[in-house]
Amino acid sequence: MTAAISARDLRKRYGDVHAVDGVSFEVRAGEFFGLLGPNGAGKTTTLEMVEGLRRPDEGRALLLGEPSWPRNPGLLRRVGVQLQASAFFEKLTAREQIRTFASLYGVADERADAMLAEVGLAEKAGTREDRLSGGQAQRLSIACALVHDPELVFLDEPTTGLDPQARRNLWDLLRGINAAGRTVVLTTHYMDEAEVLCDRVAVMDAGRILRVGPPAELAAELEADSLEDVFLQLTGREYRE
Ligand SMILES: Nc1ncnc2c1ncn2[C@@H]1O[C@H](COP(=O)(O)OP(=O)(O)OP(=O)(O)O)[C@@H](O)[C@H]1O
Repeated sequence: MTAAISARDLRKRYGDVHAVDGVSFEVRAGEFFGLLGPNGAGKTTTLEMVEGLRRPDEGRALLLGEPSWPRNPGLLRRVGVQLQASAFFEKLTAREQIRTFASLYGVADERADAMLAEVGLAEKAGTREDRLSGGQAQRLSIACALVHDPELVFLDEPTTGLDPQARRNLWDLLRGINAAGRTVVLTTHYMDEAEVLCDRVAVMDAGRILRVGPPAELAAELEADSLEDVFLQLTGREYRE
């Protein structure tokens, strides 16, 4: 079976900073995969190269079996990228936002409205984006990333800034997305979240992947109590928020 993602020796420098310094990993089709690391570890740059949004200095990535660079418009339909809530169109309602995203892919309004309902926002359809709660805004941005029914979805810190209850509600939504057969690639600063959601995680620091594996296996290997502990052992420091 073709890997959903196959990254080989990706490198990207900004001046003297080796943002990504030889990163290789695979994500299997249908997998829930987490990319973990502190601020500045190189997660976003890695994923942007994998997504075909940024050109690697060296190395290459296959996305759903096809090279992601040079940009490949055919892949766009098969992949969903969650944008930060700040990337919404200004002053549009939730319904108008998702219908706008849908129209970019030639997806019908009905499907957009159904997607809004699927993430529990039917009652907020007429609410402007700047009047949604943090959790509702995250749900809307996830719905927008899923509106064209992609096989693979990238979620960038989808629960940052949410209260514990809202985070847990969102976990159920993320599990459902994966259970529906989609490959999910998640970046998060929350170790507990990665532990409960991800089949496998890659721990990144300073532009490199330090370890990849299922959270429980990494913990067992390092005789650690939790993923938080794994991180501490691998990097020699507490996980920074
Ligand atoms: N466009 C850019 N120009 C210059 N330096 C950059 C640029 N983008 C990222 N960097 C630097 O590259 C390194 C990796 O950044 P990156 O955003 O990939 O990390 P990250 O793990 O996603 O961090 P965060 O968790 O804060 O989002 C950092 O040192 C960052 O300052």
